[in-house]
Formats: sequence, C-alpha cells, structure tokens
Amino acid sequence: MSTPASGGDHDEVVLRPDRPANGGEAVGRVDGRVVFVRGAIPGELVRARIVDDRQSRFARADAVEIVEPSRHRVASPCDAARHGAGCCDLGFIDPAHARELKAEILRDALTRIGGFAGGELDDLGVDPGVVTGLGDDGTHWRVRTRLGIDADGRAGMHAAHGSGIVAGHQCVAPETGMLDGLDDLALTPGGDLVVMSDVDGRRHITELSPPKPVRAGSRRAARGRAQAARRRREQPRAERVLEGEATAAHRVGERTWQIPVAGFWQAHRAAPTEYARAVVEMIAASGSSPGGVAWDLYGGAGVFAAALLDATPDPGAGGGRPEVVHVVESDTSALAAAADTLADDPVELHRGEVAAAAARLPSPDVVVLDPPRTGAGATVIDAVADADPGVIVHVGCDIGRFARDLSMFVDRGYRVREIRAFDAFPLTHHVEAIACLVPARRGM
Ligand SMILES: C[S@@+](CC[C@H](N)C(=O)[O-])C[C@H]1O[C@@H](n2cnc3c(N)ncnc32)[C@H](O)[C@@H]1O
Repeated sequence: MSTPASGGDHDEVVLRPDRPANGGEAVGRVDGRVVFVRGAIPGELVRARIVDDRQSRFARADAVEIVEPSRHRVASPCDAARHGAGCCDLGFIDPAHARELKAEILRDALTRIGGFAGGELDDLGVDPGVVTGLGDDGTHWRVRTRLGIDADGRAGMHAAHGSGIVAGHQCVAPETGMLDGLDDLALTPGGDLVVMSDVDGRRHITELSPPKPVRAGSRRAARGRAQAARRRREQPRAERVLEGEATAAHRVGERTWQIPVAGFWQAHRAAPTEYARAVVEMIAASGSSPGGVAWDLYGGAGVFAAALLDATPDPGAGGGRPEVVHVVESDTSALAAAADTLADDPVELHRGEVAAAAARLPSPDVVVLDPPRTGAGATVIDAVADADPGVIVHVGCDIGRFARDLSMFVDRGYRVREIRAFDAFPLTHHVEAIACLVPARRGM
C-alpha cells in the first residue's frame, strides 16, 4: 500500500515497508519512489512524515503513526532512545527479530553491493539466523561509551536528529552502573565524555575538551558541512581524567592490555575474545598455514596479532605460529599499549596509514585487516592483493563498506570461503562481519 496522506500532498504518506535497510530504516515505495522510514518495522502499515525530499530517486521519512503494528514491536528498554537519543535505534524491535533483519541486511548488501549471487551466499552460510549473539539479552553489554556534554554541562547521548544532547535519560547499553552519578561531575559544556568499564568492572571517565570550530570552507553547503564535521572529529582534543585512570585494563585470553580510555577498544565486552577466536578458526579452516609473515592492519593494540601468535598450531594446516606479525596502526597510544603487551613477542609495530605502510612491508602469508567504518577502500585492497597472501581475514563494522571491500578482493582474484556475522551492537542497526578469503586459483 502506498498512498499520499494529508489531503494529497506528500508531506505525509501511508505505506507498508517490506524490507530492512542498512541504516536501520524500513524500506517501502510510494508511487514507485523508494522511501526509507525510520522507526518502522518491515511488514507494518505506517503513516510517515517525509523529512528529506532532496533526492529524486528516494525520500527519507519518520514513522509518526503505526497503523498496523508488527508482532515484533516492543516497548524500547532504552530510556534515552525513548526520549529521542540515537543510541538504541532498533530498541523497539524484539531482539531476536532484529537479528533476523540484520541477517537480511547482510545478505542484501552482499548481493547488491558485493555482487554475490544467492547460491554463493547459501554456500557461505549467509542466511537469516546466522547473525550470532554475544551472550547478552540486548542490554548492558557496552564497556566503552561516548556521551556529549550539553550547554548546561550535563552529559547525555547524542540525539537521533540534529546535534542535541539527551541528558537526564540513561542509555541501556552500557554495563550496569557505568552512567550512574554523571550529573554530579563538573563538566565542560560542548565537550565529550568517554566512560569505560575495565576487566574488573571498574569505571574510568575521561573528558575531551570541546572541539574548536572549523569553517565549512566550501560553497557546496552539505559537503562543506560534512567535511567540517569530519575535521572537527579528527582534531586533537585535550583530555582530563575525571575518575579512575587514563588507561583501563582489558583482557583477551591470557593477555592484558592497558587501553587508553579515549582510544579504541571494541564496545561489546565479549567482542575481542569472540572476534579473535573467529579469526584464528577461519584461518585454520581455510587450510592455510598461519606460519611465516602475518600482517595485522588497522591493528589497534594488537589483539589479532596476539591471537595469531597464541593460536595452537594445527599440524594438518601446515602449522606453526607466525615468525613475525607486522601491526600497522595510526594511533600512537594504541601502539604504546601493543608495545607493552607484546614486548616479548615477534611483533613489529608500524605507526602510520595502512595505505602507505602496506607497500613497504615484507610479503605476507596471512593478512588480517579490521578497518574503521569507512572500510579499507581500493588503495588498501590493491596493496593487500598485490602482496599475494595465502589467506585474508577481513573484519568489517559497516556492512555496506564490508561488502564493497569484499567485491574488490574478488575482482583481484580472491574468493570468499566463509563469512561470520555477530550481533555485537544489540538494539542498534549495526552488525560486525568477518570474512575469510583465499586465492580463487586455489579452487574449492
Ligand atoms: C576497528 S578498529 C580495530 C582495532 C583492532 N583491530 C581491535 O580489534 O582492537 C580500527 C583501528 O584502525 C585505526 N585506523 C583508522 N584509520 C587508519 C589508517 N588509515 N591507517 C592505520 N590505522 C588506522 C584506528 O585507530 C583503530 O585503532
């Protein structure tokens, strides 16, 4: 069904979206035009207000009335999201069904962006139901969270729309107690607050100073604003420790890392262990030898490097731990943590951009790459493919970019032999996926 409402103008429409989109929206059509509806579940009949009509091929809308609710609709457990925060954007969907929708999003991205055919995906086990949970009930899984500080000095989650802060309402994702008592802190308006729970559940809080204003610098207003926002995010910020220490201990297997509170660590408590296990298992299952030279690109504090070194060698697969792992990472503090934890291991740390560093590294047998949300992109994929490793493990937290990166590896002579996906960000639309690729010439 797809009818304009409000007396025939298209400010509001009534439609029944029928599939999920990568950004968490439900997708339907009105008069043949695609509409992405935020706050709707595929299958529901909804009245939606058009909020962005600038593109000819599609529009964006917000659900304003659920005319026929899905049986999967629930009251969101997240107080902040119920009050307009963007944190738990799928909190209104029963978590088991949300996981099925994420599997559908992954399949859709791999088909439409990655160019994989349906049969190929079945062979890879990419089917509804394969997005694996990490042992939580959807709440209290986060060990690292970042809040904004409003003009009154109150910390809160960022609003779903616009640049506001939703203070006074707690998000349900952080571990229990992580956000308690933040109103008692004297905070700097316009700054950010990073809260981290360490291996023992002890809380550490660091405040980041407000970013300096950056001029848009472009006549193309929207692109100029986006560039300015990126420059603002990337500029160095002064840090002030408000509770605990500037670093927090985290453990994977037998190893402990001192991770900078304001630096990168996987958000879900179980994620580093589960991903490390998946990387090692997928390499072993590929029949490739983990011995020789390994690259851990976008390596952070070297969790995957450690996993490769600590894996029990499988003699059937050619066996052996890597003789050396090259970790490439742009963040100095992450590398400092790697240097401490991996001090006695055959690891070489390279500070810099992956695109530049990869061309200078010795030829690898194994490559693990875990880029940020933007994906690895053509330059890095080319550098890795040119180096001709026997196995590649690609870790992706944006499904669209992940699918695009995989398709480039396929164009460069690799074949995907396995994909695993994790519901590592419950109540949100985000999914983490890990793919193992081998040279296509090696056959099935
Ligand atoms: C998704 S995190 C993965 C970190 C690590 N693999 C882990 O699991 O803890 C991506 C990492 O890439 C780093 N990074 C982002 N862009 C980079 C680039 N162009 N070159 C090198 N490192 C980069 C970030 O600092 C971050 O530590």
